Amino acid sequence: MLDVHALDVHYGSAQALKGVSIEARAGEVTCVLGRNGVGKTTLMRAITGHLKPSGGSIKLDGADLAGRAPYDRARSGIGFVPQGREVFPLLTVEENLRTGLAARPRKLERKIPDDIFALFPVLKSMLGRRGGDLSGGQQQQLAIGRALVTAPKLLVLDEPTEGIQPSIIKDIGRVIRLLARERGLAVVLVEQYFDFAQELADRFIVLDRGEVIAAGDGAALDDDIRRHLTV
Ligand SMILES: Nc1ncnc2c1ncn2[C@@H]1O[C@H](COP(=O)(O)OP(=O)(O)OP(=O)(O)O)[C@@H](O)[C@H]1O
Repeated sequence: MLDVHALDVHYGSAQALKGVSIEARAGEVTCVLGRNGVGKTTLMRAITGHLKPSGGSIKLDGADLAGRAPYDRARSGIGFVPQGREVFPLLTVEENLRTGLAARPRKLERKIPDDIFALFPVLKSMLGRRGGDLSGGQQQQLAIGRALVTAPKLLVLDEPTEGIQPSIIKDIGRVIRLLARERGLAVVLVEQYFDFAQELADRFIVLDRGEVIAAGDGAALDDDIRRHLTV
């Protein structure tokens, strides 16, 4: 599904990613782990088209995404839940969800699909509330719901558990698992919360100073890696 190969990204003369490769397969959760500032968000923003790489390639189902704008990538099936959620605070929940409609494939109805409310019932009861009046956890659910409105085949989530209370983290974990296992989405999940990643990961990579320093199956996410992330 997603194939990132030997990706380099620079901010001016500083190199934030050095030859990073990662694959994400349909029906699987691929976790990107690493401490603060190692390049996780940079990698996500390169995949979604918000940052231009200086080398390497990003392919979705074999098609090279080079030069394609974020909206075009959204149209091609990349759903993005950015770090910090980026919910529109003055728009209502419904209006926030509707912003995803423009990127929905043409063959699908231009309507917020009901299954989003089955995944996140709280959104249904808050349709008329402003995004900015929701709790952090509710905003995170809204951000995921908004990405799902675009009917993605690849869902990219950047630290969805950041600053969220445990009961909502559980709900979000359940939804991520369901999206991968039952709906066959490829999920790329950036996480600093090790236990959450360990529970969900089919595969993982660990970044350090812009490079992949470990990669493997979810089963290989062990205490050595946990220690590496915390020290
Ligand atoms: N817009 C920018 N201009 C210059 N340097 C940047 C910019 N954004 C990030 N960086 C630098 O690039 C490196 C990687 O940052 P990035 O945000 O990708 O890390 P991260 O792993 O996502 O961190 P966090 O967990 O804190 O979100 C850091 O050294 C950061 O200071």
